[in-house]
Amino acid sequence: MRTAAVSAISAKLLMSPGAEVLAILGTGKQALSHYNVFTEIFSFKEVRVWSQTKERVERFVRSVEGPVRGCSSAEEAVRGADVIVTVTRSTEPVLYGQWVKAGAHVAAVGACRPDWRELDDMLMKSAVVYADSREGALSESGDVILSGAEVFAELGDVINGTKSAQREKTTVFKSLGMGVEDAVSAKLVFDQWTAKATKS
Ligand SMILES: NC(=O)C1=CN([C@@H]2O[C@H](COP(=O)(O)OP(=O)(O)OC[C@H]3O[C@@H](n4cnc5c(N)ncnc54)[C@H](OP(=O)(O)O)[C@@H]3O)[C@@H](O)[C@H]2O)C=CC1
Ligand SMILES: O=C([O-])C1=[NH+]CCC1
Repeated sequence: MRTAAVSAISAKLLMSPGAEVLAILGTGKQALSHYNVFTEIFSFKEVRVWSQTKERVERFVRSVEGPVRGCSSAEEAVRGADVIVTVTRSTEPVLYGQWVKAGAHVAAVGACRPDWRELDDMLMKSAVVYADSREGALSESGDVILSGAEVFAELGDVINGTKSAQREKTTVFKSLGMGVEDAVSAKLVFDQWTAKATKS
């Protein structure tokens, strides 16, 4: 859930204000938590889901509620989408720049190793790239390292107001996960539990 929550913050800061269509590539655990968080926080008119296994796409669509549609290709899912979440275990690109609408926001969650990819060079080089940790991205993200793309800012820079949120451009948020996210999530759970326990 904390990974999806961070992706939602990236979308809140970087997606275009009138975003209507969300595409999710992948149908595993992260896909489900991203679906739940994104449909809770935002009001997409349509959510498209694709994965490499047709049966898993069908199972995912049956398991959730809302305006969701299974797609038979990644291209079909992402063409025209305003926000794209990549949550696969792929080691090769599954998302290509030529399919991505200008001004779309991509939350790139998989490919957390230096030799793994989810996004192609064209997308990485044409987008404004944000990361949770610049240091992490430059040592762990194959999409950043192998494409040679520049990391424009950390998400924290945007939250602090020291770097701009370039919503009008195509943006990529490269998520790798940080210990502080676990610590904050644990504190939120603990505080809620304490508040409940002291009430009863
Ligand atoms: N950035 C972060 O903070 C975090 C990142 N992650 C990363 O997110 C990714 C997804 O994790 P999770 O949801 O737990 O994994 P799951 O194993 O639950 O799901 C993986 C998904 O990837 C798909 N997939 C696997 N191989 C390929 C491929 N070659 N091409 C296209 N799709 C593929 C699977 O499709 P199918 O089932 O059809 O085979 C499935 O939909 C992983 O890379 C994980 O390391 C996870 C946690 C935190
Ligand atoms: O932060 C995390 O838990 C992970 N990041 C990459 C894989 C798992």
